[in-house]
Amino acid sequence: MKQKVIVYRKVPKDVLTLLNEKFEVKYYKNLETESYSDFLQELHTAHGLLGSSLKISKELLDHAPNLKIVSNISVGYDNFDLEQLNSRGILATNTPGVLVDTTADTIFGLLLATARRMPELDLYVKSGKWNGTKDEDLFGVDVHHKVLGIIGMGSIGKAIAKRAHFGFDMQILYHNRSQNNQVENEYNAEYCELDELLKRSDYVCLMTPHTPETDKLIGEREFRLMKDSSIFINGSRGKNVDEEALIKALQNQRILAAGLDVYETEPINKDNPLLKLPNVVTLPHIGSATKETRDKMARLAAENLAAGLEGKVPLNLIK
Ligand SMILES: NC(=O)C1=CN([C@@H]2O[C@H](COP(=O)(O)OP(=O)(O)OC[C@H]3O[C@@H](n4cnc5c(N)ncnc54)[C@H](OP(=O)(O)O)[C@@H]3O)[C@@H](O)[C@H]2O)C=CC1
Ligand SMILES: O=CC(=O)O
Repeated sequence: MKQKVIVYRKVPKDVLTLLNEKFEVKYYKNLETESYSDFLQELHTAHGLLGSSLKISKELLDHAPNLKIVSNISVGYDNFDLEQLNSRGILATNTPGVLVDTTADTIFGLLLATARRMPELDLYVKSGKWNGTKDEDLFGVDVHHKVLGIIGMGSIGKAIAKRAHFGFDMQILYHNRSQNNQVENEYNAEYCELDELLKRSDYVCLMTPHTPETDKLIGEREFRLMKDSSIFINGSRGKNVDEEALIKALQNQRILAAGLDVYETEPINKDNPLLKLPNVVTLPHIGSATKETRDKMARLAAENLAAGLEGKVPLNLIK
């Protein structure tokens, strides 16, 4: 008998075909709009789970006594309760690598858009306010030759550093728990303790995973250390930042502006003050979202899942 797999996010047709050849597949294109109780019912007999964002908690796993593998279509896996998965012998996988350049493009684009106030200017033109005079109130700040501090110089951090160093002649500072000789040699990056990075950077870009250690890593104290001319970019996870402190720092001009792809709560609440601030550029957690990259991620996630169910070691097993 075929093993049963639940796919709870929309995936390309060829990925579904691949899975259908090997497994019995229950497909929910969008769990948010479909029956969650039906999903929980199906979970009882499922061996594999493929999707993204869903919180894989103790409560959910209690509905899944036969589960062998959970395959995330994302690199971040802060939605997994790893302790619970480990204690039940359930494998967990993610999709690193294939999304690096696309995400770096988005985050560097967000940095440029924030520095040069592009969404605001787009609205200015489209709303007919452009009357031919050059208005100093619309000036942005330079990106080239400035100091970029990257917190979390991993795969995506490095790809951002590459763009900044070769494309924009930026000086790169970085902070990790460990030093990285490759970025120091290739992009002339300088390792800094967090506080020093915050004090010296014109742009602070956060790219760490969300873990107990990075929870609210950037809060009131950290915003106080930053220059009042600095721009804060968060492409990682909203929970890595104390959002109340960020709002205050922006409202009080403690920092100049922020570009955000991620938020404490997603989707962001409609009355979140961040949405009212002119010095904030927002994106809807869209870092890896091009058709090409999302297809690659879904394919890789399906391959990880298939490997796990066929008794092989998945390429992207989370240890
Ligand atoms: N906005 C979006 O759409 C996307 C967001 N992401 C987010 O970006 C994150 C990073 O992805 P990726 O670059 O592939 O991951 P990597 O694992 O390659 O890099 C993470 C980096 O963070 C550093 N890090 C981890 N913990 C800490 C800490 N406590 N303090 C300082 N640095 C730390 C690590 O270095 P060290 O171990 O030396 O500390 C490492 O260099 C993902 O986990 C995800 O949350 C990813 C893809 C898309
Ligand atoms: O946020 C996206 C991811 O892949 O992680």
